[in-house]
Amino acid sequence: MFITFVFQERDQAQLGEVAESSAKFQDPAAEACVRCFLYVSALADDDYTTTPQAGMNGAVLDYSRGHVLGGSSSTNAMIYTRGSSDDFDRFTSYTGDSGWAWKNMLPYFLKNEKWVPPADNHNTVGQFDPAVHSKNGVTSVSLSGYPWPDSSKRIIQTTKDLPDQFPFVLDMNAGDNIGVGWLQATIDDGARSSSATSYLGPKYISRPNLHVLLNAQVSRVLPSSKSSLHFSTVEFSQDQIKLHTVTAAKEIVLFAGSVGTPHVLLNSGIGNKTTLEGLGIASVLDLPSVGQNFTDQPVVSNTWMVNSNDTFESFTQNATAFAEYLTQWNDTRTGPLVDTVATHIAYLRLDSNSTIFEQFEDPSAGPKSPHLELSLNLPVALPGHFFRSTTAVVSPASRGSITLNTTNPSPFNAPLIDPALFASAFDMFAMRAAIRKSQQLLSAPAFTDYVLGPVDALGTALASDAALDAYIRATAIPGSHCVGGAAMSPKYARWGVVDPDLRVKGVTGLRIVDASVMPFVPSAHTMAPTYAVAERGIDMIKSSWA
Ligand SMILES: Cc1cc2nc3c(=O)[nH]c(=O)nc-3n(C[C@H](O)[C@H](O)[C@H](O)COP(=O)(O)OP(=O)(O)OC[C@H]3O[C@@H](n4cnc5c(N)ncnc54)[C@H](O)[C@@H]3O)c2cc1C
Repeated sequence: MFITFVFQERDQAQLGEVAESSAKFQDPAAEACVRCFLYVSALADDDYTTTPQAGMNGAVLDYSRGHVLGGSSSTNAMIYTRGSSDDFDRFTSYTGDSGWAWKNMLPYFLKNEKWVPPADNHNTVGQFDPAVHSKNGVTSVSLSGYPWPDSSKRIIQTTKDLPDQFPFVLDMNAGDNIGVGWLQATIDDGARSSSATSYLGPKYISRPNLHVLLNAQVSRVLPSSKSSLHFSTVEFSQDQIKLHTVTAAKEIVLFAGSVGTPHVLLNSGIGNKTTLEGLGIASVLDLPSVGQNFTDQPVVSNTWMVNSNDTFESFTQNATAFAEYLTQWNDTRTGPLVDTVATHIAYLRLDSNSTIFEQFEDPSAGPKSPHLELSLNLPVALPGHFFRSTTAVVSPASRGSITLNTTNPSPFNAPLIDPALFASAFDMFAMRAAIRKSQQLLSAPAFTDYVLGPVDALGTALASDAALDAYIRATAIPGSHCVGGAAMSPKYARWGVVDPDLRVKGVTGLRIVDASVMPFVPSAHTMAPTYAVAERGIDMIKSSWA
């Protein structure tokens, strides 16, 4: 979602919203989850690319962000992970605000979540911990409704055969996510649950005090006068030519996401004074941290050929089977299209004796925070049958930036997005370990006679560290789990972008409530942490104006 501005009218708090929707997203089958992610999401994406990535042989990579009502929650892979208690406790030790600690954030996760049965209504005992979930929120969360029995049973068996390497975790959303567990996803009755279907769903969208403006791009936020540091006006355009303004009686809340929020701030003259003035932008507030500390999780897809027909490729590579499954999905909301693209996740830590810790301080938040993630059982766009493990460095040490386009810093030009993938050698070490862990998992007894061997480049890459590095540099992509470009810091700290109450430092009338405020990326996919940040942000806004 784009920008929200809160204002007061006849003693009633009004929430207005400037948002955008893409007509391209109106595919009749877009709600079928797997299909939606595989085929439709790209159509509703911003056309962003990264700057040349030094850690990736100079490659310029696609950088995915949802450009549609609901933002990236409408285009993402729907994987529901909260992160570890250490991740949120670190927010507290970093900012000095105990409200960000896990025990105080858990109620916000629960306020957001509506736990629902999986599409196939199977018995879920032993697949999650009901004690850490809520049925009363707005974002639906469920377990897999089509859990690919052949590979799933082998994954779970491996947690029994090799518990030291791959311990079973009953629920990776209980605060300690280390281990291998069943994937939870924002899916309800086989269809995506996003912020567009939940917070902007039928129950709320017709509220008289909520206005959603489609196809509108915010260019700047403006102070109430030239000499003022009180922000009250949002400038936007629906055709990138004619500018409009709206004025907030109370405060502006910016939630344009980890790329959009720093971009709007910089366009507004909030950022590094010297750099902005060098681009011809009048500095309103010298806040050098804007756009810095941008953090993402690098991802590599690793594929093994398998001896089974019970895989995603049974329909992703077969148009007839796909059409049949789509009819099944339309008629009964059952079959493989009810799910997202993985069935399990392994969250693992590097060995504490690992040599890398002689050179690098551990970038993870603590012993309950993994360094590595293996998303297991993803589809592959090749003829044949495969097992894919998508590996990610979930506690990366690299830091990148969002800056303005130096040749033409127009608000309507994309910013320079630099996730700085593998800028730190720690991340390369961790990615190597994650890929080797995947190979170890697939060499477990439960996979005997199932795995035929790694596909193409992976086979040779596994032979040496140097070959693996080359494979990683040639194939990694940004994980789209970016945070940090408008990071929180302690109140009164001169660094950082927002105070722990999410108000922009040094000004009044402007708050940020999105993923960009997180100072560290949680060891997780970032949607659930963003929902929890937003729920706390809502409480902060309400209590400010009560
Ligand atoms: C392809 C992809 C897959 C992902 N998969 C997962 C997953 O499976 N699980 C998970 O937990 N997380 C996933 N994520 C990450 C997750 O979706 C994000 O962390 C989360 O959506 C962040 O929320 P946000 O509100 O900060 O930003 P966003 O959801 O990106 O929303 C920002 C919105 O603001 C709009 N905007 C930007 N600039 C402007 C402007 N100037 N004016 C008006 N509007 C503007 C954007 O178009 C967008 O609609 C994925 C992300 C992507 C892109």
